[in-house]
Formats: sequence, C-alpha cells, structure tokens
Amino acid sequence: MSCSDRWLALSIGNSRLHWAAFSGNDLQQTWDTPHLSAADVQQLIATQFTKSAFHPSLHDNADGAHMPLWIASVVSQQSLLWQKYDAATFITLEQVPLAGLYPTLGIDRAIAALGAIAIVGRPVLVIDAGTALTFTGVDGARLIGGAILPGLGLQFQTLQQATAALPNALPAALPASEERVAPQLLPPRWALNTTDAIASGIIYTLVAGLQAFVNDWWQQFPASPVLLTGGDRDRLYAYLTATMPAMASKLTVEPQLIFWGMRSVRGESLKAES
Ligand SMILES: Nc1ncnc2c1ncn2[C@@H]1O[C@H](COP(=O)(O)OP(=O)(O)OP(=O)(O)O)[C@@H](O)[C@H]1O
Ligand SMILES: CC(C)(CO)[C@@H](O)C(=O)NCCC(=O)O
Ligand SMILES: [K+]
Repeated sequence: MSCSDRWLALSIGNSRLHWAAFSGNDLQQTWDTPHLSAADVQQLIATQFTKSAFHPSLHDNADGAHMPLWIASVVSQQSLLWQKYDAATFITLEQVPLAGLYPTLGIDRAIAALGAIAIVGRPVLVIDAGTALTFTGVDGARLIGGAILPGLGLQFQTLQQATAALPNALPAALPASEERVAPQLLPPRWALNTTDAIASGIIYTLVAGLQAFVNDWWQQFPASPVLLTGGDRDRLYAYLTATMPAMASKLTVEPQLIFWGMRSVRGESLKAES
C-alpha cells in the first residue's frame, strides 16, 4: 500500500469522536478524542493531522496530499467544523444501500448496520451501547426497524441530575481483562443502600429489556447474529454474562462496526467513480 491509500474515518458521536486510520481496506489504528473546537480542527487541517500529539501513527504523513477524511456524524455542530476541508467526505443516508431507511434515521445506526452485514451477513441485529442505546435490525437489504433509549451512562446521569438526594452511582469500569467474567460487579437486585439500589434498578431493567428485544428478534429471525458495539459494550456484556449467560454466549461484541460500515461505503463510492 502506498501512502496515498491512507485515509481516516471519523465517527462523530454525542459523547466523543471515534477515529480510525486505514490503509486501503486495512484498519490500522483506532482511537477516541473529545469533541474538537474550531481552532483544533483548523490546526489539524493545517498540519495534516501530524502535529499536536494528535495520533502517533499519523506523524509520518508527509507526502503533501491532503489526507482523505470520511465523516459520519450525528452531531451537526461538530461536522460543520470540517466543511472547509477539501478532502472530507460527509456520509449521508443516500450512500447507504439499504431500503426502508426513514429520513431522520441516525447515520451511525445505518452505517453500523452496513458494517454488521459486511462481517456476518443478514439478517442481523445491532445493539449500539453508546450515549444512546439503540437497536437496529436489518434483513435482506431492508431496515426492519429498531429502538432508541438512554444509554447506560445517561441513565445514571439523568437520575442523579433530576433528583436532589441521589448520587451518580455508575459503577466504576473494571479493567478490560476482568470485565467479561465479573459477576461481582452486579449489585444485589434487592439492594440495601442507595448506590446499589440505583445500579440494581438501571442494570436489571436494562438487561431485561435487552433480553426482550433480542428474543423478539430471534422469533422473527431465528439464529440471526446479534452484535454489540459502542462505548458501553464491555460493561453491558459483563452484565449480560452475569445475569443471562446462555443469551450472552450467543451475542458477539464487535467494537469496530461503524468503521467496517464506513469502509463499505467508501468502497462502493470508489467503485462507482471508476
Ligand atoms: N473514555 C470514555 N469517554 C466517554 N465515554 C466512555 C469512555 N469509556 C467508556 N465510555 C462509555 O461510553 C458511552 C458512550 O459511548 P460511545 O462513546 O460509543 O458514544 P458516542 O459514540 O459518543 O455516542 P452516540 O451514542 O451518539 O454514538 C458512555 O455511556 C460511557 O459510559
Ligand atoms: C440515536 C443516536 C443519538 C445514537 O447515536 C443517533 O443515531 C441519532 O441521533 N439518531 C436519530 C434518530 C433515529 O435514529 O431515529
Ligand atoms: K454510536
């Protein structure tokens, strides 16, 4: 792969930015950053992503051509900052080859579904445990539908913000290595202190709801793969493993779905051009 095959994928979420460096179809690195200011973006463009400790893998990007940047955003104030960058491509629903998309569907959901299809085929159900938690189901080349609810972090935060006496009780994340086998991170369902009572209410309700959605999906599409992605994927998977191990064992955790989807969109677009 020559330097000119390098490109960046940027998924703009509600909490933060998710970046990937590709060489052609090979995903080389991923990293997250906070949302950026206009000045940050200007500097990244001016220095072609090489400066300001942005990301070490990009420090040798010195061949002069502007780095292609593919953007999928659900936060317009953040994507607007890139409007003047001549090498940016903004992915829209028109570029997603699925039928049945409704106009206000989040581009992240459509692209994650494409990514899922690319790696496991269809039908497939995607559960994105991000700022919002979403279910997105596709069969054939059609969106079947989905659902949106407050994500795990948001459920803890809103409860705290809207009540005078309740603390933010989101349990601390475990080190990644321990996370998938950590039943001790679950509070007792019948809690005897405030922190546990909040965690119990949110976590047991979330996993019960998730089970209901997944079982309904499997009634319609028996044995369909179900993929779990998003910033809370490991935490949620640990809760599921602890509460319903049989179901958890049939789910697949896939951190990079959005990037597999962006790679598909780019691939189709390059094919169409040539
Ligand atoms: N370093 C981190 N910074 C922020 N959130 C984190 C981090 N690590 C894990 N998380 C969890 O990730 C969740 C946000 O997920 P994610 O980063 O996928 O969301 P997003 O992509 O910004 O938002 P959206 O739902 O709009 O896609 C939060 O609820 C939080 O608990
Ligand atoms: C639900 C979120 C916030 C998840 O990131 C995003 O996909 C979005 O803003 N969606 C728009 C509404 C919809 O998908 O129906
Ligand atoms: K997301």
